[in-house]
Amino acid sequence: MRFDELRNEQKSLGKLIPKASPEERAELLTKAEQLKQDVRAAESEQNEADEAAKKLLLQLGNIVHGDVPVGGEEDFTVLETHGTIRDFAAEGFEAKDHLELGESLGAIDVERGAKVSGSRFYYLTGVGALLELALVNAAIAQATEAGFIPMLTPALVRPRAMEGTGFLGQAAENVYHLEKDDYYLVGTSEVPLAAYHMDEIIDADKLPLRYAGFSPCFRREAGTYGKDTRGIFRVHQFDKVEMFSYVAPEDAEAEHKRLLDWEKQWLTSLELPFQVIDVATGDLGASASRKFDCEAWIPTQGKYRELTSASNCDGFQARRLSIRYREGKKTAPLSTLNGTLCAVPRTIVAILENHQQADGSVRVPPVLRPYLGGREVLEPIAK
Ligand SMILES: Nc1ncnc2c1ncn2[C@@H]1O[C@H](COP(=O)(O)OP(=O)(O)OP(=O)(O)O)[C@@H](O)[C@H]1O
Ligand SMILES: N[C@@H](CO)C(=O)O
Repeated sequence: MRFDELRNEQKSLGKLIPKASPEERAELLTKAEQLKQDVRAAESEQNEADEAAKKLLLQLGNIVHGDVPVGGEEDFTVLETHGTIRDFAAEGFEAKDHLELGESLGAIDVERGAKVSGSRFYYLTGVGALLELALVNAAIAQATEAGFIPMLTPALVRPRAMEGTGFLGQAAENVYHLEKDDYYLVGTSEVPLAAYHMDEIIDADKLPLRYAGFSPCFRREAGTYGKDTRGIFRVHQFDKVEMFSYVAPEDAEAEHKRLLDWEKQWLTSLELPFQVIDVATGDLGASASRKFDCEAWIPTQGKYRELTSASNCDGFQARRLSIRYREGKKTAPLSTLNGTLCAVPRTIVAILENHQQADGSVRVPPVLRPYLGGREVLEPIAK
């Protein structure tokens, strides 16, 4: 404000000087010199205030949707349940956990993961590696069939991409930072997919834009000490197929439901029993206004555990990353949404445990068979 006023004064004075008499001119020139300094000072004050305001805005979380249940992690609402939970006792055997199964199939090696990289690291070996590739191919096939553009994304990003997507506020402690180069390792390809259109204006008739990203994901898992320490349920590095949509704001809620539907289609095709929850306010993170999680039944834990998560971020990420859409003469921030399609390790956990058979083998759900050379069963290997 003060800068604009001074600048206007400076311009008017500039016009007076050529017309002034020689006596007046000296006085006007002194005044102009003073004004020049005042304008400079006001400009730098204004820039500092702009920067401070931007920093404050970056600390604010998204506005929560009015229907979200209020409370902490445990205060979610169950919206739906799907599939049938197996009764192993009635079938006459005790369910083994995913690690025991994975080791006897020659599919998972956590001991050598720990030897090489520390706790929460693992190797997928033999049929375990093939199972990941089958899952990724089947997930990408479903997504491309639904019209998503498949994308292989960078896993290292600059700070702006991380900050713009909302991962450097309260979530920062969960993020790996390569200080020497000022790169961040992404915890999800949501980050490079959101930043893909950074600083762009997209024509309204190009929307919705839908991308299916595949990338490694890195998570420090700060604050989870002692939680899910067995096997590959909670690890520091995993691969994930992620859905990401750019839509007009009025289409965001419908797109959120569509992302959830695609996740349900995926889990149903894997023949996993699961429930859908409406995540409570305290567990939404910075960027989501509403979040639906799908939780699959894990037999040896006797509970449903999160496998996928679909978030509506409304204009939160678009504003921070400066992504707008153009309709006629108007431009405005669009809405972004993201949803897990297949986070590999937990999906493997759920498949091994839910499809295990009395002899220690694991039935392959039909959707994966074409990607496993037609294999119908994974058999334990001889020691
Ligand atoms: N450390 C991890 N190890 C393996 N898979 C993970 C891990 N963190 C997240 N995932 C998978 O990625 C999906 C999307 O990640 P999201 O950020 O929603 O998980 P999250 O809410 O942090 O999970 P949790 O609450 O269990 O820590 C999860 O549903 C899960 O399947
Ligand atoms: N990008 C979301 C959904 O996968 C997440 O990582 O939680």
